[in-house]
Amino acid sequence: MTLVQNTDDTTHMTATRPPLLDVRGLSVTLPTGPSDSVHAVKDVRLTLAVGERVGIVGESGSGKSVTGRAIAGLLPGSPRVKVDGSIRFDGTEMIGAPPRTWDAIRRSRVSMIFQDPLSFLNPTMRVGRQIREGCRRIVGEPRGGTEKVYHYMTLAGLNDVETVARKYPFELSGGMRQRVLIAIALAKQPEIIIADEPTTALDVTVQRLVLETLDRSVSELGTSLIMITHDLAVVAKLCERVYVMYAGRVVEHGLTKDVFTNPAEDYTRGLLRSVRSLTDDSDDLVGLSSPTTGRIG
Ligand SMILES: Nc1ncnc2c1ncn2[C@@H]1O[C@H](COP(=O)(O)OP(=O)(O)OP(=O)(O)O)[C@@H](O)[C@H]1O
Repeated sequence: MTLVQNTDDTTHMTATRPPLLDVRGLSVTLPTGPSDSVHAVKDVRLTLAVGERVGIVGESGSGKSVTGRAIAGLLPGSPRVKVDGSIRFDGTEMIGAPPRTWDAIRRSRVSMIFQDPLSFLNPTMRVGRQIREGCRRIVGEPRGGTEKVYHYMTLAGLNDVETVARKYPFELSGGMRQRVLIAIALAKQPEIIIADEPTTALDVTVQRLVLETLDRSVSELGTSLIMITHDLAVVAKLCERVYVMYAGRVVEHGLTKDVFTNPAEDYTRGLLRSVRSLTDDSDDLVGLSSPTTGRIG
């Protein structure tokens, strides 16, 4: 297999508008033992325009999550974690930026939604308060009034918001906890949401509902989305462009419909074949109706 990195990643951008996020030559090495490390991400190039949705797909261990966490500044804080290359938000270089610059980005510009809401939510705090604390500070406005909290809960597809806001995370179902996480992510009014396997832990029907909610809410707010997933059908449904990762590298990227209908790389063809062997009839992934039938890895 040839590992091809397309260096001209500008086809989706207009000449006048630079990307909101511009990642170049991203490389991440993580310690795996006292004297061992793994080069998890290698020379990754990725861009995201305002309001755009891109998917990152690839088999387990290909570097999808580490790429997402690097972009969100959420890699483990150890001097043995090495991040090189360039991550620019709106032109501001983040690699090597001081912690307060990263804090500002995470507070109001980038939200991350994880697979396991329980590891993110505070078990001892009612969910309404957690959403209120996530609300973006806007000068001259109260931080997170009750109405605002209910607004984001509703946007995230939660019903009976007054009751749910008073619950603790353990009192909610997995699907509701994931919606609370989406509400917290939206409450920051971020420019970018990075969703890392946001529905993997949920059952099939709830997966679909949560994905529809995410789809609708980011559309309503004009938020850009990076969807990290094993599930090619989710990307086919939600994302205009897709990056395919293998062994830490982007091996192929482009418009989702082009990559999925006419892949340039053997690796991508293999991924698509593995999905088709799981689905009965489809040789047209873009046409898959269920977002839960295209898993790989
Ligand atoms: N905190 C960590 N410390 C050490 N190594 C890590 C850490 N997180 C990930 N890795 C390693 O980095 C590589 C890329 O992992 P990553 O989680 O990004 O893969 P992935 O494509 O997201 O896989 P999955 O789909 O299974 O989540 C793997 O070799 C993994 O074992």
